[in-house]
Amino acid sequence: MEGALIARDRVGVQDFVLLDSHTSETAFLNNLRKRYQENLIYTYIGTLLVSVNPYKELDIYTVTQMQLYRGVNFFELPPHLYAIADNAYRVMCSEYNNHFILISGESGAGKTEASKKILQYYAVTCPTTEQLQIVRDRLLLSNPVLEAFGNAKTLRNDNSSRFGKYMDIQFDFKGAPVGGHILSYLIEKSRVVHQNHGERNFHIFYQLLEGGDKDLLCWLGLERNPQKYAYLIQGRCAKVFSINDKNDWKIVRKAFSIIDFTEKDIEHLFGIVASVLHLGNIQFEEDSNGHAIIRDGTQIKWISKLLGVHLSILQESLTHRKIEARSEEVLSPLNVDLAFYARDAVAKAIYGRTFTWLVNKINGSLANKVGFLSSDSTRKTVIGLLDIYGFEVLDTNSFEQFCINYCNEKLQQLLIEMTLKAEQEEYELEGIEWEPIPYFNNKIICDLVEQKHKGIISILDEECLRPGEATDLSFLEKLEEKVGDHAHFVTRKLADQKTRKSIDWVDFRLLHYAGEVTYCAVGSFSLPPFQVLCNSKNGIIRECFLLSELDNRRRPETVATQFKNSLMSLIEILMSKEPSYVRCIKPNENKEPGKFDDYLIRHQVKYLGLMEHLRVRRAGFAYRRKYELFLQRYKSLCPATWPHWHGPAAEGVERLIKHIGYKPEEYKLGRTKIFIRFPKTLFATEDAFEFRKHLLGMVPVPFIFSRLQAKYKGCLGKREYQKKREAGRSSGTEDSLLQAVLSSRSCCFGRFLWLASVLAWPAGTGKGSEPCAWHCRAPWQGETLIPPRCFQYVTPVIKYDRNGFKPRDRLLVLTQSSAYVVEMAKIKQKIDYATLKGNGGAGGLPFLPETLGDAILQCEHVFETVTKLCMLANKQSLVKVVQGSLQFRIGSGKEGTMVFTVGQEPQVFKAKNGQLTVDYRLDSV
Ligand SMILES: Nc1ncnc2c1ncn2[C@@H]1O[C@H](COP(=O)(O)OP(=O)(O)OP(=O)(O)O)[C@@H](O)[C@H]1O
Repeated sequence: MEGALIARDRVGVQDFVLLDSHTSETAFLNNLRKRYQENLIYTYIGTLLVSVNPYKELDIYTVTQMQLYRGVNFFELPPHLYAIADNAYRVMCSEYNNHFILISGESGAGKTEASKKILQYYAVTCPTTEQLQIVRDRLLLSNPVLEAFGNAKTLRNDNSSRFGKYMDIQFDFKGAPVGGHILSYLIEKSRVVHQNHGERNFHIFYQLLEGGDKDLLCWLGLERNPQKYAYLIQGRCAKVFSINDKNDWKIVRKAFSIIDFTEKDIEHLFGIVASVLHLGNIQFEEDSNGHAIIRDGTQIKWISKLLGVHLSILQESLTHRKIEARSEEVLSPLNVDLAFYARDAVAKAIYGRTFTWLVNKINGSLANKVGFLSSDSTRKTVIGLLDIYGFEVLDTNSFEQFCINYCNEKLQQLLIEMTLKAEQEEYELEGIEWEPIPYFNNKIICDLVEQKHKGIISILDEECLRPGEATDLSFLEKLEEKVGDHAHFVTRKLADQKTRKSIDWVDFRLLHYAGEVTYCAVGSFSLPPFQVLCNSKNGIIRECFLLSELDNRRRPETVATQFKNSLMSLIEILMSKEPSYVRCIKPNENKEPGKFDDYLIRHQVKYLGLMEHLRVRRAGFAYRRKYELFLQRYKSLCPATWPHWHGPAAEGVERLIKHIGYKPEEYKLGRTKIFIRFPKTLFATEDAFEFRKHLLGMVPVPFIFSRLQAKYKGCLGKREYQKKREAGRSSGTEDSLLQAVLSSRSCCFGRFLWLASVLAWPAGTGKGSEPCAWHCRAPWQGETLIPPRCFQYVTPVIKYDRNGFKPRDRLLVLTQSSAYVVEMAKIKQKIDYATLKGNGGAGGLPFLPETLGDAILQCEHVFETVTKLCMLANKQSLVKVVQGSLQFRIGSGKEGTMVFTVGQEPQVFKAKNGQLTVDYRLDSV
């Protein structure tokens, strides 16, 4: 991570803890925006990853990238999902403990994509055997099935998950994935019967109609045209350009066979899907007594056939309600409105429970069969992926939003508690005094919702289960009576005059940690299950509707309590594991790449609790590193530690920071780590390190160290820094210019120096155009020229593209901000044409005009590239660092000068006097 600090002015900091004003939302947003504009969608807050949906394909999810992150220290590479996934995996393997990765954010923010990418990462990078391939395939293929039944097109997202998902991936002692388990939360059943304009029902309905073969549709009594089904057309967008239902149907069908579904299962499953469509087409009319009767018997016959239930009982249960009178049960006829309500309730119940059945069925197929596959079935660890809906505020917020927001409230509590705990533990472990951190504890809101007897859910339960008719208004009255004086609860009756206007009579408002939300109490009650379904011949329905539920002596659990209990056990599951967090942010409402909507994002930063998390994470120290790592990086800043320090790393670090002048209040030394309190201290150290890299090889060593101390101190004072910049601009002398650039946190200039060094290669007085005085140092490895880890996976490929590249004798290296593939290079015949594969495909390789005669190599990692090229050429001593200008001589013996100047735009050109000039922009560095 430190390696990227030099570019922080342009691309922001990779970790929000390094923001100077860490409590400022504006500074937070600025950093996020800067990075997003550079396609850097990931940023850390400590070990939490913030991800902004790019809404376009980025070249950062290739197998090469996966290999790059595999086994690499968390902070060595730019922030990435793979770093989070790899870190959890490596700690799991070395410490044999369980982990979870919590991915949250609002609809369309990229949660599901993130969890799929993590799953793919494990599928590609974890060890496996032929036998285990099947587990891997099942893990991957469970996704399209769950998405078909649990996802839908909404206004915010064409493939929106309408349920919460927690998936455990189980690993054996060798770190191979051997099984999985899924828990689902709160599928949005209301969508089955109603969709808003521009939205669809669950994908599976459209897939079946579009992709199912003729015989199947005929057997189900369905027509291919979705317009024929009332439940599919309310949103008026049955066909969507971005969704290929036919293709998705094929994937789902194939997935069924891989995840062990029998033909009978599939038959029953689609019998249910079709029944829901038939249910939606049932119409009621009034008989002469004002009671509901079914208008046309066609659909009900299909349902009776497909669900294997008795026709007349089914009819009766849609048009009548059972009432207990004394010890007898009597049937009371429903009016038309209530009959429609009952019809929709059946459709929702059938679909919702079938979804739960589906998840259980998938779990059966993912069940860890490691006993068969491996000799050691005892040691298993898991990584859980939690892809859960973020905080939701809609125009009308119903019971579903209430559950979702309660869930977020709980998870926020967990996040803060676990972060605080982790911080506290680390301080304790390191022997550093703990300083209490003030933060907002949202327990008070969780209690308001979940407390036994006193909380909102208990009150709802009581209302549902008490004798007599419960209504939305009676529920509201009970709430006012029991929690009316709670500071985070308001109704219209309780509100002051100003607030009253914005709350309806059937509403209640909660003041959540993330803001206030008004909920509509209408529809908080659900109907008891239908007896007719308990006797179904359809195996799935029979499993889903148990006769035992009808037992009046048992108090059935309400939906709210079920949700609360499942949430409690989820929290328990999570508490027993090591956490990692991914917070996804949606950058705009239009799914548009590159658009950063400040207002929208500011809201999400708040809802996701990011500022609170940053405050907790930064309250003590902004930065911490193991002594060994810190010393390895910065040892060149102190004569006592450079080039080698032979004592304990902790002592080396102590010498080093004393030498460069850390003040006591800036740091603490723990047992194994150094803790740095302020980002500016780290930045100054990093800048001094940059400076040092360039000075090496051109200034006598004692002089370097005194310059470095000055440099470190200089970087600490912003004024001084400004002064240096100004001095560089006005004086124009090469030396002061160089000073100014180096002091201005230069990244570009550093790269130009390297550029110069490569250019200078053919110059000199040696034989032909052999180099004469080459100094070589790889800054990251002391004096040996070893490529950094990220290059270990780079395989040089001998390749020559005749159309795109002319062989040349010399190579000019230019840089751009984007990560480019390093194209080709021919250096003095020593290297053949080498294609160094970076992280993308070829292309976009601009050339200087022919007259300049140099091929341009564009890449992100200039140092690494040059090093690699030198190694390939077996010329480890090719690198020379020069100041301001350099002389060179080309093959024909012609001499030239190359000059570095400040310009409006970064460019390389031949000046009128024939001099090759490199312009760089001072304010861009
Ligand atoms: N890393 C990414 N790279 C490219 N596109 C992405 C990425 N993440 C998300 N997207 C785009 O954004 C869309 C929405 O993402 P996703 O379905 O993951 O959102 P979500 O947060 O899971 O939403 P919901 O809560 O509605 O399910 C994707 O279909 C994809 O087009």
